[in-house]
Amino acid sequence: MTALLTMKNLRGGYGDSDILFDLSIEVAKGEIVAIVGPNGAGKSTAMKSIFGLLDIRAGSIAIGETDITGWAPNRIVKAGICYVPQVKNIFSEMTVHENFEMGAFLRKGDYSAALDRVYNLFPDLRTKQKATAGRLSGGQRQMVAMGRALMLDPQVLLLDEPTAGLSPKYMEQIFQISRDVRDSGVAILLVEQHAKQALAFADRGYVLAAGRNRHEGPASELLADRHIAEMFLGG
Ligand SMILES: Nc1ncnc2c1ncn2[C@@H]1O[C@H](COP(=O)(O)OP(=O)(O)OP(=O)(O)O)[C@@H](O)[C@H]1O
Repeated sequence: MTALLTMKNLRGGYGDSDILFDLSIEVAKGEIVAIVGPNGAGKSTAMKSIFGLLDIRAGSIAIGETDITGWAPNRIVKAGICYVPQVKNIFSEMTVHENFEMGAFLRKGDYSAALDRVYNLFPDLRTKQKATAGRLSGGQRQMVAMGRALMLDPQVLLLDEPTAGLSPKYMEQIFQISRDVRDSGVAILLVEQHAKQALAFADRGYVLAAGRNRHEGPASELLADRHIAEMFLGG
């Protein structure tokens, strides 16, 4: 596997306290990789570390051959990584269309092709272009957040708990759209509380506990492992 995103032996945290210890994660082009694990394992922190939101004490993060360790988020975006946080991930008072336009703010020149691609991925939103984003359903708001991030044509999309609080119907829809995004050439790394469902749809997975790697491998193998299921996936 040739990695597109490589986190190697990362140690870091917030302020003086370390949360991640010797953590290594890889994502290849054309992959959906899920990070699962117990509450407080450091899943969201791992995601934030990739996007330059953490104090990194040791280790490295690279996209392709470019070392981005310690870079600020605006530079990381330009390097090809976009991040959809779990909360506050849309401009609630703006329309769907304006959210997508905001997503394109770093692009130079015409972004109509990117807009068209995003509306093709989220056909439900094409008919809601003028709707105020904050008044949409939870699933639709998540789609706005993903679409906004995709306006920059990232190589890697980071999704922090994209299905949190969603009905099973919307969860399945978000997973299906994520597959379409992957198939369009964007690698996806996501954090999920719904560990079993996430491993059932991802290509590979990482099980984190106490800020460390515990298990990794093809998602189907992690899901089929009884020990992992009992220890980390709720039986
Ligand atoms: N901004 C912050 N400042 C200080 N400590 C934080 C901050 N955010 C998270 N932490 C701490 O980092 C640890 C890991 O939290 P994190 O949110 O990464 O875990 P998680 O695996 O995503 O958990 P969950 O599944 O509950 O969302 C926790 O002990 C948490 O209290």
